[in-house]
Amino acid sequence: HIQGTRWNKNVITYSIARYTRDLPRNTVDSLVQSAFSVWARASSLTFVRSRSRNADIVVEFVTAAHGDLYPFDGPRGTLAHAFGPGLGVGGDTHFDDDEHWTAGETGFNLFVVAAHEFGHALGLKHSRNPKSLMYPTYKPSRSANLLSREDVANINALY
Ligand SMILES: COc1ccc(S(=O)(=O)[C@H](CC(=O)O)C(F)F)cc1
Ligand SMILES: [Zn+2]
Ligand SMILES: [Zn+2]
Repeated sequence: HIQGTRWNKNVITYSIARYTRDLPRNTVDSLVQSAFSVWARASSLTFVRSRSRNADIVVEFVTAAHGDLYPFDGPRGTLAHAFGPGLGVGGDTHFDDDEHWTAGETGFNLFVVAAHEFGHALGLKHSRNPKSLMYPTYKPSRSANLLSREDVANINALY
């Protein structure tokens, strides 16, 4: 992915351009907002929702080939991806809508996956610590405090 190192501002805008039919829109809105607030609480970053596709981070649910070089793969496998910080596609976060997105323990939990992806959208790489949110494999049962000490240290080393 096009990896910038970091955003050069502390107020980062996001918009939700396309939704999944797995969940009500306002549920998607609140899970996305909660996933951003995980990072906001651990850092000096602020996330502001905008209605424009010119937001820094454009969030959308898409399937298969969807206009970038990283087509999704149907159910399971890749769940989502995010571009690192930068102009244009930088920061944009795509969720594979061939997955079953949920707010609970079944399917794939949108809050957990989004929080991980937004880590990438902020410039974080994967962690080798299984306790970290930035560990590369999905685990449904995560406690409320999603971030490990390592995640908090890494976001604060960057911003
Ligand atoms: C905990 O959050 C995630 C774990 C694993 C994934 S993933 O299996 O889609 C991963 C993509 C990623 O690490 O962002 C894989 F390489 F495709 C996404 C979110
Ligand atoms: Zn994509
Ligand atoms: Zn990842």
